[in-house]
Amino acid sequence: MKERNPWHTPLTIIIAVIGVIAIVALVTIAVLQNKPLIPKYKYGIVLDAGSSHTAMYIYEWPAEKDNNTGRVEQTHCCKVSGSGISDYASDPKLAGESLKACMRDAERFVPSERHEETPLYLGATAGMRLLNIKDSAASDRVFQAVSESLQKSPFSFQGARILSGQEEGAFGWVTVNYLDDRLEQGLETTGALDLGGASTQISFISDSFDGSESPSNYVAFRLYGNDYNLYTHSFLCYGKDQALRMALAHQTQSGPGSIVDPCFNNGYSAVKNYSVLYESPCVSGRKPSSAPQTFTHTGKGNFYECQEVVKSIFNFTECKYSQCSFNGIFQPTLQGTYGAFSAYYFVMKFLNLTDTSVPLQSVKEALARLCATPFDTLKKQHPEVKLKFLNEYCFSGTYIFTLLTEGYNFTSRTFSDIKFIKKIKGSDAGWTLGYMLNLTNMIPAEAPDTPLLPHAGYVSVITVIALVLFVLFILSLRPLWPRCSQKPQIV
Ligand SMILES: O=c1ccn([C@@H]2O[C@H](COP(=O)(O)OP(=O)(O)O)[C@@H](O)[C@H]2O)c(=O)[nH]1
Repeated sequence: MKERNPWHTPLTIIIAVIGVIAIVALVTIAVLQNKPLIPKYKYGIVLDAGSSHTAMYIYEWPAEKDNNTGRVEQTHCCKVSGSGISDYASDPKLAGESLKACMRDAERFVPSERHEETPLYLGATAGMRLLNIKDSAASDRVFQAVSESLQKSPFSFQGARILSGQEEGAFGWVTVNYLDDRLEQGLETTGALDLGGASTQISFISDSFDGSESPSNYVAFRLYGNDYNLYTHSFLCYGKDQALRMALAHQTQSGPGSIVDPCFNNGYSAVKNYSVLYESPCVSGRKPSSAPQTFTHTGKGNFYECQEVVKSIFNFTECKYSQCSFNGIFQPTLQGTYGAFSAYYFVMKFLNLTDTSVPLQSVKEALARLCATPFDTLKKQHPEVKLKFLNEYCFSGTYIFTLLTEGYNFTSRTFSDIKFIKKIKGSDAGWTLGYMLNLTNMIPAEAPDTPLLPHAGYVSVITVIALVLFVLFILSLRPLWPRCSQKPQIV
């Protein structure tokens, strides 16, 4: 007689088959759902048309995030060769031409299916602000030329314009704090110090500032549900190239045929043209009435004397507010930490002075040593550094030191609150990212609702719950289970 296996009842077979199908289905769904989505990104392009050069930045962020709330990162930077667009006033077409190589670069870095929807912005800063003051028709022609050139690109060109000093300062502050994740998390913010060629910006939050004392320095933000009262000021002409012009103008007031400059190393010598030096609106009003065509500019390399020259370009006496930085501009008490970028970084990196934990006295001594180094020795020590930068490091270092300490009032105690930075998490510090985040509404005013669980967590919880339900279902069929104690049936 054959023994009948008690498990071989139709019901148990049906339950087993359903169970296996359910488990397979659950595992398949979990695996498929949990597969990382094919990376799909959106892009934005910003051209920073600075006084000394133009740079193009490409940003990307995950496309699948709602309301573009994904993290934005810089994926590529292209330095436009040649000078800043303001230098093309006499031949504006060349300004447009100069952008073409970087735009071709952008076509390779942004996937072609995204070209049409990718916004492209050009923002010009202090170089164009100065050209606009000097010759607004020439400035319009430059914008016309760069706009025509950018319209020919496959991207969605959103316009070229001059940023106000206030925008430049505020967007630099947004960039630094966005990249540091301080805005989304509502953390204490960091101030932003930006040194360009033609202007310099200082932006920070001070508890003592609500905008009432100097409304023109006030920018209000509501970001991720937090309110910020930002103090910001842009000093036109106090970028390092225009500051150098002002220092030279101070030394050539009487129209001499030669000057011996403490801000240039001993052994440096160049013949400079009076009309070129005085063509900038930062100094044009001070052109000596009688002067030869050229003057010989030689160096004597003395930091302490250089500091006196540099101080002469600041006005520290006039102030109609409770407190000022310089030139009668209101500045609240410094607060918190600061990121100092652009030319601050280039100069302090060269001088090996990015470590701000060293006492201010040591910074002074390092600058004094650099200025006292004969120019020939300096060239031998740094054969890789371009001469146009090497010439000026004694001046630039002294200028930065004086601007920070005498201008903004950083002291031996607060100097260590400054961090000289180029990039934060792979993206350059500067106004461009903040500008794009603002124009694309990528920073919400209110904190977005966060889902209870991340996607993977959600899938895992659903799978576990389904398995538990299945086991409970099987257990609920217990009365129908074959009994082990039962004697095998004889068929
Ligand atoms: O390797 C470098 C690259 C740039 N710079 C200087 O950094 C400043 C950058 O100025 P930008 O063109 O951005 O000027 P803005 O329009 O912001 O005044 C200029 O003085 C440049 O000469 C420098 O010292 N080292």
